[in-house]
Amino acid sequence: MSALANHAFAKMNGIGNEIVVVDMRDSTSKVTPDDARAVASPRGGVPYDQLMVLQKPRFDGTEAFISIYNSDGSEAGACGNGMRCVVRRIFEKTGQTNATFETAAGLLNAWQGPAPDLYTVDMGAPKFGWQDIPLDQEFRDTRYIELQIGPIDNPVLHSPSVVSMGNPHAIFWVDDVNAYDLERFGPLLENHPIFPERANITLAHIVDPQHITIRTWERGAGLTRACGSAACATAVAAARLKRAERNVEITLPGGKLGIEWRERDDHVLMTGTATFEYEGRFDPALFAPVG
Ligand SMILES: N[C@H](CCC[C@H](N)C(=O)O)C(=O)O
Repeated sequence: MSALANHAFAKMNGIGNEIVVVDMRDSTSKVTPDDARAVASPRGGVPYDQLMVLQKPRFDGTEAFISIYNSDGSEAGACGNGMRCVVRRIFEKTGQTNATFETAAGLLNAWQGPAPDLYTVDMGAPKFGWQDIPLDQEFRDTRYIELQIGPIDNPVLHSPSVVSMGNPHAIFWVDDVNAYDLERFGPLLENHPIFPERANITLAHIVDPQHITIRTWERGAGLTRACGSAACATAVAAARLKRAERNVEITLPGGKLGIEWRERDDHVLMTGTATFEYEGRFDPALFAPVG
């Protein structure tokens, strides 16, 4: 029987990024990719973009080790919006105003933001090396890479910036993020052979040096209303190109995030809201073997 059968969960969202939080810190059981896919089932499940599973902390001073699943069962190293949801949940239960977590991408600090409904997550330092993203071939300069989609002499999208925020991101600079069929191009780019671990695909429009609008097709989850790590990756990529300041506001379909790429230590700080929707327990029938 799955460790998730009858287990309690919280359904939340980070500016429209659909998040399920499961606290398994008192258990040694593991969640499997099959479990994660079962939870996402439209029949009796809790459809989500990311499932955040809290497990026993491995280091003193950390609250939890967090495994992050996409709705297709794959694991992600980072999820900014999901982290704010986890942070809100923990702060509300314990009265804490800051905390440290561990994810597959390393340790991460979070704290109460500048207003009561805001949470800030330190997403760590971005990486730009082609092996870090990773790409399947050497690119010395990842501010723009040679990649295009559509007719060779008149590509629809081309020359993205690529960044790792603990997960792979490609950002295509456009004039209007709504002018493209991201549902059609997203899967092709996500699975392009240049990205051996696939990638999150973002369309970004720089409104002015302090404002950027984005829309993201997420690796393993598809079109979402918000992707926090994509907002971070976009802010950093725009600053690298000297097209934006290091402190910007990003508008996503589900809301706004403040992103600061801190000069002092290269870390990217993401600030935004996190919304609680409801609590429940997983229906054990979701995890019953089929056939
Ligand atoms: N929604 C998340 C990103 C999930 C990343 C995931 N799709 C992947 O890298 O596989 C965020 O707010 O950062």
